[in-house]
Amino acid sequence: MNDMLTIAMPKGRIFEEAVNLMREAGFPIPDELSEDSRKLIVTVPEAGLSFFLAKPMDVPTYVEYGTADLGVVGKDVLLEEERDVYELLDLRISPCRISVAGLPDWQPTLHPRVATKYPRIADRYFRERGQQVEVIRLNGSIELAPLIGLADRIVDIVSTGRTLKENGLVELETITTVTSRLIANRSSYRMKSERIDVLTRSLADTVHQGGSV
Ligand SMILES: Nc1ncnc2c1ncn2[C@@H]1O[C@H](COP(=O)(O)OP(=O)(O)OP(=O)(O)O)[C@@H](O)[C@H]1O
Ligand SMILES: O=P(O)(O)OC[C@H]1O[C@H](OP(=O)(O)OP(=O)(O)O)[C@H](O)[C@@H]1O
Repeated sequence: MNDMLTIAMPKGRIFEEAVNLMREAGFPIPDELSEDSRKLIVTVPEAGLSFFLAKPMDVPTYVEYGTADLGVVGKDVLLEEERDVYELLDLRISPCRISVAGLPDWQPTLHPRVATKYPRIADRYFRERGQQVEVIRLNGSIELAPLIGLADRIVDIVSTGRTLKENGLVELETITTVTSRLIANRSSYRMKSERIDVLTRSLADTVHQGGSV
């Protein structure tokens, strides 16, 4: 089918909320598209839709390169990856924030070290404030870094605040709030604009009716 639309879905935390919201908006998502399954691509030929499962950080890459027409991804990933894609809609799901945190008794040093999974966001944030920091990229358990002396500060996702609290860390500044977004490939958006507009509008209506929140 020529006007098959391919949608990149993020595995993990966002997946279920995104699927629920999209189903509510009328997307025919089969049960086969599930995190319990090992199947990565699920196609619904009669609806002209194909879905695939990707790591959240990779969703904008698939969309920029046109291997997916649409994608669902956190704003944190969009800010970090800086991919050339259109952001069509705030889906208002999976809310959290990106914050600077650290030990409460930390004394400022000349070139503090900042550990994070989001090196670009951290770098930009401190540069805009004229603060010289050394950013150290980690892949997870970021809260460990100040506890064991790897870094003075962290830049990480905060949701309930439980991880910070249980590790004796305090949230110092919020860099930005985060929700998941619907994104589109630039040329798909031109070539398949009618279908994409219809899908985006039905999702927008569901979001504004408070769907899945
Ligand atoms: N408490 C939270 N921690 C991390 N991400 C959250 C949280 N709450 C919502 N999110 C959203 O979920 C996305 C991350 O999902 P998830 O943790 O499943 O993926 P991941 O970062 O690739 O995880 P991992 O590397 O542990 O597999 C983020 O991009 C963010 O938009
Ligand atoms: O404020 P909270 O509700 O505690 O959530 C925030 C925590 O959740 C995420 O970690 P995740 O569980 O993805 O593990 P990771 O550290 O291995 O990335 C994030 O990096 C924080 O550590």
